[in-house]
This record gives sequence, C-alpha cells and structure tokens, in this order.
Amino acid sequence: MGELDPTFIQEPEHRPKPAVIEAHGIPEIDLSPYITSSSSSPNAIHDLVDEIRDACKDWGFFQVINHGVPIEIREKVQSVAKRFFDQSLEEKKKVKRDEANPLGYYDTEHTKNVRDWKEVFDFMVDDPVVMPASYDDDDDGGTVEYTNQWPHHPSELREVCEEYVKEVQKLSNKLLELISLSLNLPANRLEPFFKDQTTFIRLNHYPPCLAPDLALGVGRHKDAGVLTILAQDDVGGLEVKRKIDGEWIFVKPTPNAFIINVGDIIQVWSNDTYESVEHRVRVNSIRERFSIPYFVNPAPYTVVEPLAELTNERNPARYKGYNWGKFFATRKLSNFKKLNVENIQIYHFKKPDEGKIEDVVTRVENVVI
Ligand SMILES: O=C(O)CCC(=O)C(=O)O
Ligand SMILES: [Fe+2]
Repeated sequence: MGELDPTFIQEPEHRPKPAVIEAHGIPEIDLSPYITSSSSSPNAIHDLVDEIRDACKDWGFFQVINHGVPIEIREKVQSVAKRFFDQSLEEKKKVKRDEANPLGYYDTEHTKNVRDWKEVFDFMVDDPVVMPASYDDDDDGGTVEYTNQWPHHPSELREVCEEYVKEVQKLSNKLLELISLSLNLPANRLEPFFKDQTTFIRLNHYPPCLAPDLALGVGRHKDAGVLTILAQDDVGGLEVKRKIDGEWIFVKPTPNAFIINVGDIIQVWSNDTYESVEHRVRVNSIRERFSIPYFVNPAPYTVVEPLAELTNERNPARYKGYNWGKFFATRKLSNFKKLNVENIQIYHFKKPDEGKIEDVVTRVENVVI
C-alpha cells in the first residue's frame, strides 16, 4: 500500500500524540468475591460494590480479573478470529454486511465520519432480531431482520463464537447485578430489559498502519449501549479519556483481564450518576492487533430513560425517553457510510435545564437523510 487514503486522516486535533501516557491506569477489580467464590462474606461483596461504584464514577472504565470466563475459550476465539481475517478479501466479503443487515464482515466503518483503520466481523447473541428500519417517530418506518452471517471458513468459527458468548453472558449478568447494587438498586433491577436483547459481538482486526500518526483504529467515541466487555490482546492500542483532565490514557494490556466500560444507556438510566466515557484506538506500523468487544444491549422496544428510583423532585430526569431500536438502527446506518452531519447521540435527548426544548426529531431526520 502506498500513501494513506485521505478518508482515514483525522483532523489534527484528533490525531494520536507521539507519546503514550500510561500512568495511573484504569482500576483493576478482582471479581472473585462475587463470581468464583461461593462463600464470600457480605463485607467482601460490599467492598467490591464500592470499588465498582468508584470506578464507574471516576473513570467509566475498569478491568476485571477472576471473572470466571475460562482462558481456553478466550484463546480459541482469538485464534479463530485471526484465521478468519488472514483469508483473502474475496473470501471475507462472502459474508459482508450491507445497509439492510449490518451483521457480518466489513472494512469501511466510519466513526464521526472518518474511516477507521480496521476490519470487523459482527454477530448477535439472539438471532434473528427484528429492528426498526430507521429512526422515525411516527413508527411507520418499517422493520428489518438482522441475521447472523456465518462464514464457511474457518468452519468452526460459529461454534467457537457461540461457546464464547455463553461464558461472557454469565459475566455480563453478574456485572449488571453489581452495577445495580452500586446504584443502590436491587441486584436484579436491570434484568427485564434483556429479555429480547440486542447484544452483539465484534471481532476487530487492526492491521499495521503505514501512518499511525494520522489515522486511528477507531476514532474517538462513546459506546451507545449498556456495557462493553472487551478482550484485547497483548499489543495494546485502546486509549481512554481521563475524566479529571481530558488526557488520553493508554490501557495497558493485562493478560486474561476484561476491560469493562459503562455505555450511554447506563448514563441515562443512572441520570448522569455514571458517565459513558470517550475512548479510541491507536494503531502502529509493526504489529497487527485483535480485540473482541461484547456490546451488552437491551431489547429493541426498550424506552431508555432515567430509572424512576434514581430521580426525584430535587434530581429530576435529565433525559427524555428514546426508543433503543430506532437509536441503534440510526447509529448503524451512520457508521456504514460517510454522512455530512453528526450521528445520533444521547445529548440530543437531554432535557434543557430550562427554556426551549430542542427539536430532537428535526436533528434525527437530518442524520438519516
Ligand atoms: O479495540 C478496542 O480496544 C476498542 C474498540 C471499541 O472501542 C469499539 O469497538 O467500540
Ligand atoms: Fe468503543
């Protein structure tokens, strides 16, 4: 490959800095009191919940160890992902996504309208899922069916991925319980939102890049869903925006740990007690990198709004409710092709402190045109 295609070039203020800042990384939390040990004292669980609360407040990100997901299963999925991406583009494109069904392979994702230096393979936990076709407030936008597209090669990809999902699903349920407890809610408070979940998994491949100072593997963004459970390899590249000073902090790979971050939906449910934090991925010119985010998402018909228990007269709801399926469909479309407007964000649903209510519908329509 010669010169970097201009579609990958970030604006100067968003380019990665030459020096990586590693100091005072995100908290590392040992989940054994809640997951691997059957007889933990109430005190140990109480301390763990406190750690989760602090991490969600201070960073929006943390790493977990002793999380219960067997290392062999993680290694298997990492190895099959590499074998999938090692194939020719022609082979990978046999399962390529399109505008109607965003699941499968693609290498043209845009984040904030700049192309990412990566290729991905997406699949959902529940298959198929019926989604709204786009954001349309009148509900007559129609529906589309998202279905997994499994490749013929490597032939074991599907089985290995499904095995991985089974294990990470258990971790996801435990994390949702701990987060509920950390918000002083009953452990099972969030469970009903996931009856028809839209959780999906992404296999990410970031090839070496000839201009890692100009492009990003994933541009700066916040995750739109509830939680992300990320497995990264030993190459590293994820950077998190530190809340206290806005500095980009490199997340040093810890073998076999998962990186957890709260997404936009937790921000809304918690009425801004927790914040979904910006992050991005830098690439390098030497080593390819693989990562596997597991995006925990609720049922498509969920109306996302601050939980009633977390609002009161003194702390009124800061967001208007929005339909998750429509939000998701709109975001997926804007990631698929370059648009001339900003894609849909939760702050479009933020209630003004006082005065004029923003015209959300007009903004959303601008996005999908
Ligand atoms: O690859 C990574 O480390 C993170 C990827 C990410 O943030 C995403 O896909 O939303
Ligand atoms: Fe992300």
